[in-house]
Amino acid sequence: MGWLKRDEMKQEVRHCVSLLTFCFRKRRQMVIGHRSVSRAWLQFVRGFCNVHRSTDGQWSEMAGKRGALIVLEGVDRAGKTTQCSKLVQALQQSGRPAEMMRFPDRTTTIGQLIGAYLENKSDLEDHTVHLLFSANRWEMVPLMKKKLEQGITLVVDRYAFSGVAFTSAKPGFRLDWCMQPDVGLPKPDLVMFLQLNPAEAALRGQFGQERYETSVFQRTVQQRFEQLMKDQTVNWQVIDAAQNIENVHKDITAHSLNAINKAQNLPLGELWSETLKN
Ligand SMILES: Nc1ncnc2c1ncn2[C@@H]1O[C@H](COP(=O)(O)OP(=O)(O)OP(=O)(O)O)[C@@H](O)[C@H]1O
Ligand SMILES: Cc1cn([C@H]2C[C@H](O)[C@@H](COP(=O)(O)O)O2)c(=O)[nH]c1=O
Repeated sequence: MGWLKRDEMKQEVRHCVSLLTFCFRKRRQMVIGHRSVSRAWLQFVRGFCNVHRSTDGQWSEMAGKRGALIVLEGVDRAGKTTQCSKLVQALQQSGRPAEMMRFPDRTTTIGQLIGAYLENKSDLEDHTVHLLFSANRWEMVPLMKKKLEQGITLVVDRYAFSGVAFTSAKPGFRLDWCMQPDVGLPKPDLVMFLQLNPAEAALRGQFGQERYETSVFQRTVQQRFEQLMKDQTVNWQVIDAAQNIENVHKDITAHSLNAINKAQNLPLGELWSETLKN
C-alpha cells in the first residue's frame, strides 16, 4: 500500500475518532463510575488529532486552522449562486466543513428593506440604500468570524465588491466614497470574479425582474468591477463564466482548495484598511 496523502490521512483520523467516540459513548452508558475518565480520554484523542465536531455535526480542525472566506462576484446572472452551491457541496463531500452565505441577506430586518427596494416595492434614497447594504454585511460579521474560527469555510454569494460596483454605477458616486462603509470587514482570502458579457448574462433565466437588471446598468457595473480588480491587496481570480457549469465549477474548486490550504495558518485580514489609507 502507498503512502496516504495529507487529506486522506485526515479522513482516516476523522473516521478513527468517530469510531472511538462511538465506543466510549457505549462504554460510558455501561460504566457510570468511570464517566469522567472516558470524557477526559475523548478530549485527549480529539485534541491529539486536532479535530472537533461543530453543532451541525461537521468535523473541523481546532484552533489555529481557521476556515477560508471565499467570495464569488460578477454581474447579475453570471452564475454565482449556482457555483456557490456546487462548491459548498463539493467541499463538504471531501470532508471540509463549508457553508454558504449570501448578500444581501434578505431575511434580516435590514435585508427586508433592501429586498423591497430591489423588487421595486419601495423607494429609498441612493446613499441610504448603499449604507443599508453595508449594514447588512456588518450585522453578519460576528457570525462569520465565529464560523471561520471554528474551521468552517464560508462561500459567499456577493460581498462588499457588489456594494461598490452597483452604487458607483449610479451617477455622482465615487468609488472611494462607496468603499468607505465596508472598510474593516473580514477580508476574503479569495474573490472569484465570474466574467461574463452582460449581454450574454441578460439572456439567462428571468433577467429584468429586479431594479438593477437592465443591460445598460450592468455594463457600467462590469466596468466598476474592473476598476476594483486593480486593487492588488485583494486576491482576485477571474473565472471564465461563459463555460458550461461543470467547467466553471472545476476552475472554482481548484482556486478554492488552494485558498483554503493557504488561509488555515494565516490570520483573517481587514478589507480595504490599507487601500484607503492615503
Ligand atoms: N455556466 C452556465 N451556463 C449556462 N447557464 C448558466 C450557467 N450558470 C448558471 N446558469 C443559469 O443562469 C441562471 C442564473 O444563474 P445564477 O442564479 O446561478 O446566477 P447569479 O449570478 O447568482 O444571478 P443573480 O446575481 O442575478 O442572482 C440560472 O438559470 C442558471 O441555471
Ligand atoms: C450585495 C449587494 C448587492 N447589490 C445588488 C446586486 C443585485 O442586483 C442585487 C442582489 O441580487 P441577488 O439576486 O440577491 O444577488 O442587489 C447592491 O446593489 N449592493 C450590494 O451591496
